Amino acid sequence: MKARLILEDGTVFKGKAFGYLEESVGEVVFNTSMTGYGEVLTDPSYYGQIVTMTYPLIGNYGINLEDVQSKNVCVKGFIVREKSDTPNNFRNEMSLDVYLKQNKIIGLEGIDTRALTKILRNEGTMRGIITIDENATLESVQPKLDKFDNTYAVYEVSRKEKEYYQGSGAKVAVMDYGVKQNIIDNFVERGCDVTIYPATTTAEEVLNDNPDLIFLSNGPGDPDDLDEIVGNVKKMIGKKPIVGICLGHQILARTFGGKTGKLKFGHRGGNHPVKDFEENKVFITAQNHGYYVCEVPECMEVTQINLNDNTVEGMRHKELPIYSVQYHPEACPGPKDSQYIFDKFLDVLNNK
Ligand SMILES: NC(=O)CC[C@H](N)C(=O)O
Repeated sequence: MKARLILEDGTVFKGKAFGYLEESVGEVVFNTSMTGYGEVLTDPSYYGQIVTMTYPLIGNYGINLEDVQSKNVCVKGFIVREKSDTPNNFRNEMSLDVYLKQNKIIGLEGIDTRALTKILRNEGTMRGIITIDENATLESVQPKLDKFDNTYAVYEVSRKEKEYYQGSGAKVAVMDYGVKQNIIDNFVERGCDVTIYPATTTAEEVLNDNPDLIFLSNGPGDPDDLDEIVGNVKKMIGKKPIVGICLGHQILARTFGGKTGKLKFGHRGGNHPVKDFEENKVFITAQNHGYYVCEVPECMEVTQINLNDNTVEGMRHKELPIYSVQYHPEACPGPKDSQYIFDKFLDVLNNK
């Protein structure tokens, strides 16, 4: 079936729909990973976004449910140059098309994803709609684009109930703002006793459980929308060691009076070079963020930067056991080079 992507700048890309045939609005972003589309689709940080993959052939090894990063497909739409209809891999459970149908998410194929990416890179990410209405124009869809609002994304993707993974090691409280499964797995693999808390859980409730370490997770949306969560984290400061990834890192910056801003087109892919000053090494990292810490609080020092654009990628508190990274050490998709960060998280407990 014919379908089109209409961007808010008026550009129209005509292609073919796949997956679930219902129109969808979101912020259109691009990801440069060559593989790992199953992980991208299920990363809750993409909630509210229509993702286009820059790699031209997607779906060739099918979908394997062991790879998923959350229970649901989180993207609002998925755009590829060419989708594979004949996935071939011993781990393949179903095709991309069937997976999107099951999860009620529309796909668009057969458009010039390179041209689309150049528009997003030059003009910045913007809202868009994938629609099967052949008469749709920017004018006719404008009210739908205007209505799009991702303010409550964190609360929509967060677990509604606590979840527990027993372990014999450090007691880790994971604040679920949209946590990826491989983050949980990394703590569990290190023997941690993990409790995952819904985003609405109060600081008092978490502190009452007396964890050894509080982890602030990744998640969707604008960190500036999260005053309530920032207020909650403020109450945890000085009481327990705290570490964070991505949105968690941004929340920490705001907690200490720093500022976050929006990147023009974000960092999404599996090939971002990051320099870790503490290790004096460069690591190739997986990234997925549209916002960044533009003003580092005075009490924190910058431990890592992105070598593409020099933005902040890691911070450590000058006195308290508090440490965070902007990128994704758990990878999925992406290189696993920086999984040592999870060891650094646990080192925080020993004040290293
Ligand atoms: N992966 C994340 O946690 C993303 C954080 C935030 N939503 C951003 O886009 O910057």
